[in-house]
Amino acid sequence: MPILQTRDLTFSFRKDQPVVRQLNLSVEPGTIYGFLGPNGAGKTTSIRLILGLLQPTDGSVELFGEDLSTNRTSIFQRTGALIEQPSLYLHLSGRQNLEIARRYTRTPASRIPEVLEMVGLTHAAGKNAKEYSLGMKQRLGLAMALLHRPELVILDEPTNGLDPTGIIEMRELVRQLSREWGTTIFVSSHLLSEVERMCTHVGIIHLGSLRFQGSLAELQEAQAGTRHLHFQTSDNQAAAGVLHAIYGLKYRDGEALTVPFQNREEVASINRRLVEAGLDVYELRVHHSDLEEMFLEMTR
Ligand SMILES: Nc1ncnc2c1ncn2[C@@H]1O[C@H](COP(=O)(O)OP(=O)(O)OP(=O)(O)O)[C@@H](O)[C@H]1O
Repeated sequence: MPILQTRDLTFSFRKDQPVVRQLNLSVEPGTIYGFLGPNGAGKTTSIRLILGLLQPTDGSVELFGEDLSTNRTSIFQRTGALIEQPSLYLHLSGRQNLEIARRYTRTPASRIPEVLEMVGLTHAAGKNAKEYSLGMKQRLGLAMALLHRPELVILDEPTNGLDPTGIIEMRELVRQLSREWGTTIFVSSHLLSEVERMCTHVGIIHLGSLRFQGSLAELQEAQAGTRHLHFQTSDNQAAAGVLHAIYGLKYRDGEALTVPFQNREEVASINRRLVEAGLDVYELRVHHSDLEEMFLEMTR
């Protein structure tokens, strides 16, 4: 049973202009689910709906098999979230911030060293939060969200604004949390490369609609068909003729030649055909489709 499931989840700020459209997200326990989409795709709005901070215009949200509209309290006892900047008392230490959060979540004091250890802040626990880097503040925010040992953690673009070290630390932390505590993680991002490095599953949202959902391997399979090879030869017209039968390639004056391909063996085979036809190959360039292009491929 999915730990998080949305059913035709729809939301409009303005009448008849949905920014989340019939979203059917399905997140299995134990996975790291990357919720991927460009800025403005509707990720934050979807997360706010999942956390009950906005009311759906239509559709529903189920967490742990229970409907969010009727079981909020029991659901949120099992869920942790980090959205936007964590609210911290900057003049208090990391440990004191956790102590305050611990009191209102009524978790035992023994959890504080555990969460500090998990987020790698044990050494800095006594320092005031104002001395923390952005990455450390972000990790302290996550530590607060972990105090009640949630089974599901929802993170909205946790690496936004972090420097490269901070990004790597946050990514490692997400993986460690999944590995060591078995926490299910739902994390949004606008970077395909980040999701590829961090997640086991992915849902791609564009203009409020889900365009793809599946495992990382399934995403890579879907992507394979959108990979292209660009090349330049001593005679592009002749090269197009050589590859026409296999790829239906047409020569257009002044345009680079481009063919879709599946794997590197195919790249080698294309090169061989061109050379055997007596052509000089000046350039062979693999063009990995970036997120925008992949969206286009998926929406066509
Ligand atoms: N309070 C609001 N009132 C009206 N429109 C809004 C409001 N908040 C967001 N939107 C619009 O809803 C759409 C989705 O925004 P959302 O913030 O969910 O996207 P996002 O994928 O999280 O992008 P980002 O990473 O930039 O926050 C955008 O077109 C945005 O302009």
